[in-house]
Amino acid sequence: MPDLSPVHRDFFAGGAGDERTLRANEAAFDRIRVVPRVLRATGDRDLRITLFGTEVAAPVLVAPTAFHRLAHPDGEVATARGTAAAGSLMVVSMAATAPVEDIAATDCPLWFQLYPQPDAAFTASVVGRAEAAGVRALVVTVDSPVFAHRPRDVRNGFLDLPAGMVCENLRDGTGRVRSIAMDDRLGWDVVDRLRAITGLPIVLKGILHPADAELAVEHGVSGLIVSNHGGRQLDGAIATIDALPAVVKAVGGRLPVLLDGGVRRGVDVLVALALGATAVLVGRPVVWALAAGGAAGVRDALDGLMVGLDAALALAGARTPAELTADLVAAA
Ligand SMILES: Cc1cc2nc3c(=O)[nH]c(=O)nc-3n(C[C@H](O)[C@H](O)[C@H](O)COP(=O)(O)O)c2cc1C
Ligand SMILES: CC(C)CC(=O)C(=O)O
Repeated sequence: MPDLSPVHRDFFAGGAGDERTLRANEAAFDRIRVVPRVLRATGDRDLRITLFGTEVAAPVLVAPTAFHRLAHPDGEVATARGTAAAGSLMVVSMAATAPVEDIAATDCPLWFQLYPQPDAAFTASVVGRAEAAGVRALVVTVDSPVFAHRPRDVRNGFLDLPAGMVCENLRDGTGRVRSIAMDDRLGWDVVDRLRAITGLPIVLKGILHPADAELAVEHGVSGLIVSNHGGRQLDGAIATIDALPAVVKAVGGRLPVLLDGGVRRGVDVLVALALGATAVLVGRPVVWALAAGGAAGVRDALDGLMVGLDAALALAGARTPAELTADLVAAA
């Protein structure tokens, strides 16, 4: 992979603690098998879905990941170009290394990921800027009241971005770049405060417990992402595909439930959808594709997942994501 230093590769690849949750996300998919249906005339397959009014080519979206310019000189702008070429949607990380306006100029449909900051006025200015750039939803990450211990980064002494690279969307009124603060005083009232400052759909990212899914519905959010931050926050947290069924049950169809973590092939998408997810997001595979091939790499990686999903649908006897039901999966 061109120019990807071992330190930065470790930042992208690594997780918290002993990386048990990081490994568990993929391992849990490997413990689930498909029980396919046959002779169902699946010739008219259609992978498209619509989320908050935006149609995507398939239920495979780009998860928010930080610092894309560490992977490729064109950073998030290249990621957005590749995502748009694949007909998908990108969640821009609050820790993006390109201005949200430049990313939006690619015409890729965008959502914006937010860590609500202790400085409410600054949070509002970041949200307002993203909204003005044209993002279509706000993804609020709720699994990070503190920043977890990540042994690889500590061992490598990875603390700062290289000179000339900053979190471009954290500039304040004076042009100074703020650093992201994790806030362990955040409570459910943050949803109400965000609701008051934006009309965008609010999606909570990092839900694992069904009781929190119920609270999220009560607080009027528009969607949920079942996520453990790709194993980068609470090491020991449940694998996302194992957490999904209880969250889906608690939500009871009132909101779309998305999932990320360990999705690596088309059949993983099929399994998540069969267990009730509306769509999945992919994190590291997009970063690797960006590093290896820029925008074209990202397009190819997403295309590959979509082609794999299409084949898996046909082989499991389904024509659309909506036809995937829990009877199609079983424990390995
Ligand atoms: C390098 C890296 C950076 C990430 N940065 C963010 C971030 O800025 N905000 C956020 O909410 N999640 C972040 N995440 C978590 C992802 O959004 C997502 O939950 C996770 O990567 C999904 O797992 P996967 O990598 O196995 O697909 C990051 C993940 C990685 C790997
Ligand atoms: C810069 C960090 C806050 C980004 C993040 O969420 C992560 O690395 O997992």
